[in-house]
Amino acid sequence: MRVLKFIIANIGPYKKYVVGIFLAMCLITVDNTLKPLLVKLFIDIVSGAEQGNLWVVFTFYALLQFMLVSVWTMSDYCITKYTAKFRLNVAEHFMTKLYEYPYSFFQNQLSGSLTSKINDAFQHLPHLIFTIINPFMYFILLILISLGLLASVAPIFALSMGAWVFLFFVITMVSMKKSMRLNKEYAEEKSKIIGLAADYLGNMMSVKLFAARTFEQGRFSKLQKPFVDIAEKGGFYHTWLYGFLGMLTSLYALFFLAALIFGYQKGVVTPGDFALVIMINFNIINTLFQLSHMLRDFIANWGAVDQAIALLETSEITHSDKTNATALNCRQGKIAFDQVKFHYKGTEPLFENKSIEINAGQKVGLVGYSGGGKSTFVNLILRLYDVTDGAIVIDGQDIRDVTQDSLRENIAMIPQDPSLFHRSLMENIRYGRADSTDEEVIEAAKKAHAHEFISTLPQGYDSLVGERGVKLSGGQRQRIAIARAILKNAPILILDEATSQLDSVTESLIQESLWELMQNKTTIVIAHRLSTLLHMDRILVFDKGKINEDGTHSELLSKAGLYKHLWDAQVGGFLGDEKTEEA
Ligand SMILES: Nc1ncnc2c1ncn2[C@@H]1O[C@H](COP(=O)(O)OP(=O)(O)OP(=O)(O)O)[C@@H](O)[C@H]1O
Repeated sequence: MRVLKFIIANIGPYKKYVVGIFLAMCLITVDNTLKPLLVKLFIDIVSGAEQGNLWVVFTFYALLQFMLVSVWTMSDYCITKYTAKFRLNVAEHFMTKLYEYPYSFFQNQLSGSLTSKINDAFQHLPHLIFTIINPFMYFILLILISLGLLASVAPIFALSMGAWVFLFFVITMVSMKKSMRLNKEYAEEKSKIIGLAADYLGNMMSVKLFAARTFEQGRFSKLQKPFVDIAEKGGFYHTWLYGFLGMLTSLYALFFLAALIFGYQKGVVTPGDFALVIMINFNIINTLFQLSHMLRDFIANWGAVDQAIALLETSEITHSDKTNATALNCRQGKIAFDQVKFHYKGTEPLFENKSIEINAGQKVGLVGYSGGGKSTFVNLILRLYDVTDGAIVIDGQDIRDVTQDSLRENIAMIPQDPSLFHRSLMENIRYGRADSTDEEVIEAAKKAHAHEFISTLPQGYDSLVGERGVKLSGGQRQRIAIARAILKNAPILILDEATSQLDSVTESLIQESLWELMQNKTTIVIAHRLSTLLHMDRILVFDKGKINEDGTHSELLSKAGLYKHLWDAQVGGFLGDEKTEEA
């Protein structure tokens, strides 16, 4: 039922076209059912069974013919008018709705599989509406008018056709439930295959590096069996169903023909009646057969659309904005964790009763072993995940009480491995602030030392960067992300290994711009290269979700704890004397 609900909720602006198609269909049906009546009149007049003027009948026939052409044109016009716009509406609806989903939802889904589902809705929904209006409505009207016409010849004809259509309808309805289930399963398996293909293509570099084609083929083969099984199960089910219905239809047609011959021999059926009943019967049988096959497509489309729309009803939404959420008023940028507990779904607790304050304008470095919880700490501030208990408060406002858009508008984040859109560099940088001018974008790029490499590209700022920015080096992508953050100029700044992929010379050049950017901002810097944190006001040392040490660089060195241990390892391992002296 959710498919119908979705259609009703979204068809609003296109109602007039749908009504247009519906009216056209009614007229086409009237035309198709009245023509056999005119043919009967022709035959009865020609054979002398009835008196009448052939030209009067001809005029009616001609009128019907012109009406038919006009309404087909009207129907085509309405279909063209609504299909593309409705499709866009559907895609937009999905994109808007999915934006509200938590970040964890996208971590658990293959983007290819999601795209496949959206594509199903995009492709099939207009067809679905068309099928409901066109063949189904056509069939209902056809049956009603035909029953009336048959009753005018002999009530028994109308009765037997009514009984047969009823039987056909019952069998179809009974089989539909199973059919829908099979088609839903088929659509689900199909989306897994497309998801896998997208994952494979998206990771082509790893596949090649590990010469893993055979391994990937193995994974693909594992999905083949369930896919083929369900496809065959559905296919054979319909084959038997249509075979059975075909047999019933043939019996019915033969019964009618025999009854007509019998009536004609008895003199109760005129030649015109004979033609009328045969034409109506052919009409109904043809339509029913087309309909039963269309029903199969209809059910397949329905299944695909249903599982796409199921996406919109997933129960995973755990942190959409509260109805009374206000915009974050970030006056100073003070961040406080108040008794925060957090664990990822199905994993051990990472943070337990974490309470910590980061004052407005403070520059805080986060260090610690890999997996210690540094990224999780900033992801919680960004509300990519909700805390399990406790609260995160920015300038006195619980971040669950403010809109997520306003929260993230006040935070500029430079991630470790920024992913870019397959759009021009200009557009990618402008993502930091949509209303910035070209000059402002270029200015930000200069500060991020991205301008140097951008100006050497043949198309400069108009160059496209490939999917997720694959045509740029890691360091170049980082510089674009830094330019975005410079442009955004938000009161809270988070750098997650923001310069880890840059060479030392470029890094030291950028440090100046970053330092400038950090002024008067609350800044959190995650870094494994501890030398980048020397000038932080404070350093938090993470170990298995706990903050074990908290202090300035020199305070922590004097403690001889984990920080000192990390520093010594790094100074001994990677840094030269120069850095040690600097420390
Ligand atoms: N989406 C997730 N689902 C489940 N567990 C996760 C998820 N993201 C991270 N974790 C786990 O949470 C723990 C902390 O990870 P986190 O990324 O915060 O560490 P980190 O200190 O930033 O590590 P690194 O320095 O390597 O970036 C790790 O054990 C990690 O496996």
